[in-house]
Amino acid sequence: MSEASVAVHADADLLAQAVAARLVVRLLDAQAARGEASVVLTGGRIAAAVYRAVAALPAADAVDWSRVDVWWGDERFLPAGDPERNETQARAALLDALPLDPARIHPMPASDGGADPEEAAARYADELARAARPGTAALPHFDVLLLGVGEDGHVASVFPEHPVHHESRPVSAVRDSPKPPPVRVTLTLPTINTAEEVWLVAGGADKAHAVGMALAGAEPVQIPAAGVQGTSRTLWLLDRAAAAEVKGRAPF
Ligand SMILES: O=C(O)[C@H](O)[C@@H](O)[C@H](O)[C@H](O)COP(=O)(O)O
Repeated sequence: MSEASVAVHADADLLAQAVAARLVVRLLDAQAARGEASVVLTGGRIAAAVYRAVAALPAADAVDWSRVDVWWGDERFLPAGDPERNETQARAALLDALPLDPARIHPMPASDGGADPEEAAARYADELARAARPGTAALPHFDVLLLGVGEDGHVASVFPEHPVHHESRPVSAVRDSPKPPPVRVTLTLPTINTAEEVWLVAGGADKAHAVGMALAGAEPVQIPAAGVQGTSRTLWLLDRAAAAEVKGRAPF
């Protein structure tokens, strides 16, 4: 498991621009190394800002988007096309503008797809397993997995003290989410932690306490962000306000 690194940028705008640039480079490097790339998206305001920044970045055209797999770390369990869905947000901000292969876009099921949230989670686990290297793993390779961080320290839809912490399957339904909407589907922390790189992106003073606690080694059941680690890299990408309570660590 990787030791976390911290990068601090002046403000939320610059943070989104920097994450976008890093993401393009990460996908280019993955494609250079293995011919394709995969990214796991999340929801929230900072993620949307990153997606818009990628769309505006001229260097994004250097990525072969037809060989990028797009997954989601969590989803709000709402009808297809609902503006509150993380998929809808990502499509509007970025995906619709890219020459992606539709077969490589893997949204989590919507609430009008004929499944309850538990069945939707099982279906997504099946989709992940189908994309895994046969016989070797239940999950595909994730080059980079993006996470926002909630004020309470949640990541994806893994909330503090929530039963999702005891889920042994790779994808979980979440009911009673403290952040609306209440019903969601999420990758669990062990699934998130199979990603080669996990990037936690947080901007704003309201995130400072959770970020500080996570980097000080809080219990993941209390601060889920503290339980996140990429297999080769864990990167905290912060603005100055969100980094205000980070102690004893030299940011680069
Ligand atoms: O569906 C969601 O809401 C998210 O996936 C959630 O985990 C989000 O990333 C954080 O709550 C941060 O969101 P903000 O950047 O809006 O604070």
